[in-house]
Amino acid sequence: MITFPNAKINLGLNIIEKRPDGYHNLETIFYPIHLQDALEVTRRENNDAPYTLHVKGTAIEGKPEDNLVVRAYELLKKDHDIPSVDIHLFKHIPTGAGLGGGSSDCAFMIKLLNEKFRLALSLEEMEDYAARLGADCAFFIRNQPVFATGIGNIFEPVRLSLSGYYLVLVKPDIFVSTRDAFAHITPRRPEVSLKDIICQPVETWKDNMKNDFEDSVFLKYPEIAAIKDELYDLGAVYASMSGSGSSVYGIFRQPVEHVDEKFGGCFCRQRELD
Ligand SMILES: C[C@@](CO)(OP(=O)(O)O)[C@H](O)COP(=O)(O)OP(=O)(O)OC[C@H]1O[C@@H](n2ccc(N)nc2=O)[C@H](O)[C@@H]1O
Ligand SMILES: Nc1ncnc2c1ncn2[C@@H]1O[C@H](COP(=O)(O)OP(=O)(O)O)[C@@H](O)[C@H]1O
Repeated sequence: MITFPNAKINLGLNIIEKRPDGYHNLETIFYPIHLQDALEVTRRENNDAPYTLHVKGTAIEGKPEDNLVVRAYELLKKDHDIPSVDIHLFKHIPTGAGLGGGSSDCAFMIKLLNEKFRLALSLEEMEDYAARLGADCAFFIRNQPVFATGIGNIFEPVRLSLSGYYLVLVKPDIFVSTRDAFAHITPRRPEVSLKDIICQPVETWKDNMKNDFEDSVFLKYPEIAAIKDELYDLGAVYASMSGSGSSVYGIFRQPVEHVDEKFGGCFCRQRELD
């Protein structure tokens, strides 16, 4: 069975307060986009190992047992009768990009195992499993635009469609660790909640909606800030870093021509939005 875990972008991101457990309460909009990995699971013929993992495409750091698809498999296997499997993962979504690629792989692995091995898990049960593996993993179970609060794990569906707009996504060759990005933030409560800002026309977002990671990440990596400026120069209605970076996106009314040439050396993709 094969599935296609997709990425997300963050529309705004307010980091509100540090919690006693070291995590941060935040608010953000998670919005799914059409940039996908491919994840295939087949039943293993030979029972010499519980699983094998084969990764192609963008390299992922870490041992196979640290990979979120393997962690999802191990987590479900504790509670359910799941046979040995061969896992094939083709990575298109850049890592350390703020695009949630690892989290999406994790959630899609849970959905795939549920379907393939008829585990009969409800959406809520799958969300519970996903949330145990990463703050934003559970979002990818339903995979619908949401207003996220808590540590990025409490979701409220939002009626928001960017259908008809185009997304230009640029990822420089810089890895920003989510943990490090949080370490440089002074949390603050926003005057106006994102939930209200997002209801206003997209043209107003530029002046009202912010990603709180940008100030510290842009200070350390001015080349990421330069990409955002360039996206506005190209006519973006709204541009922002996604999550803790390092990817930056622009939302456009029209397709941008020759976009690859404009961001030479960077991963760069253009997609229609839903
Ligand atoms: C903050 C967001 C916003 O989209 O960043 P991106 O990952 O997208 O860049 C996500 O919610 C991230 O979710 P996820 O990447 O699953 O986070 P985790 O693996 O659970 O956490 C990585 C590290 O970030 C810090 N962390 C994470 C989430 C949070 N609300 N507060 C935190 O302080 C913790 O130090 C944690 O050890
Ligand atoms: N299947 C996976 N795909 C990508 N990264 C993974 C995966 N499993 C574990 N990771 C680890 O998760 C970390 C963050 O990856 P990712 O979710 O892609 O980035 P981000 O949190 O910036 O969106 C990386 O350090 C990577 O080593």
